[in-house]
Amino acid sequence: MADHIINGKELVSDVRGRLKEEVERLAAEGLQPGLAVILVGEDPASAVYVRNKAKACEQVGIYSEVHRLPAETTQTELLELVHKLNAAANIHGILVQLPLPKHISEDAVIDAIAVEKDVDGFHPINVGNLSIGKPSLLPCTPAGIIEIIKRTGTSISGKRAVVIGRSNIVGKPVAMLLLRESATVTICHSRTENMKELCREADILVVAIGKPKFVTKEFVKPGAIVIDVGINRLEDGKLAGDVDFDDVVGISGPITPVPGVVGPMTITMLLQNTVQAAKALRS
Ligand SMILES: Nc1nc(=O)c2c([nH]1)NC[C@@H]1CN(c3ccc(C(=O)N[C@@H](CCC(=O)O)C(=O)O)cc3)C=[N+]21
Repeated sequence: MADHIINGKELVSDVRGRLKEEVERLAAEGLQPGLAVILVGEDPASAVYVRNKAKACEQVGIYSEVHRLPAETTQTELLELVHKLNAAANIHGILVQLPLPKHISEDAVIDAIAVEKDVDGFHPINVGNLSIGKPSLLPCTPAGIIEIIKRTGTSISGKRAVVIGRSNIVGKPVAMLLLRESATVTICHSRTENMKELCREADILVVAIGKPKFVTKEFVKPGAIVIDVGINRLEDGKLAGDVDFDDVVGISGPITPVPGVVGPMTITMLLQNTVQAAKALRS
């Protein structure tokens, strides 16, 4: 493999190794971080992610429990479980897998999670703290993206960063984090004019638009770092990112393949947030 293809295995095992050591130190002090994951309904992709999260917890020594609830669960029942977990002393992180069934308000559920246990970083208080530069739990995918960029040795300060996508879970928060790292940040979306030209200015290009192989080499400045957040299942069953990897890899700088980097790093940041939450709740 060309050396500018970012090696997810190496990155992830590095960060998880460091977390494992920290969890061992905490165990010696009588603290085991604990994560509760709630899965409502039977979405097969969600089931895979939830299984991966539980496996990752085990790998680093974090206690985890998965609450699998039927699709007919009422909002009241789900909120009752969240309240119970908010009060549980052995649980430091709570993650409600999204999307939720239509009859449940995601906002109401996120608002109910204790801010200190919101390891997704989706609670409005955590979102607000991020935007005003106060300490908070950071959303996992954006935090992972910053970690990936830094670990390639790419400096962010003063660079031009373009984010394609403006979702609350990736586009907006990753733009805030890049800004906090002193990049000059542009957010592109479905209404953006001259998107290719804007993207070609980017030293750092983050793509989270949810369209398979959307970004071709015409979007990429030679040598730019390209982070692909997309996970699209194609008709042939294969996974494709939002970046046309084969087209872009010849011109870009460091680039993330899909699968293998952003997904596993997202889960790694969830582990890191759970450890951070456990330490904060203790003190
Ligand atoms: N409350 C909540 N928090 C989330 O963080 C959350 C969520 N809901 N809902 C769904 C999305 C999606 N997500 C992924 C995490 C890891 C991989 C991952 O590890 N992907 C592997 C491939 C897995 C596969 O083969 O499908 C990879 O990219 O290498 C993917 C997707 C977390 N999400």
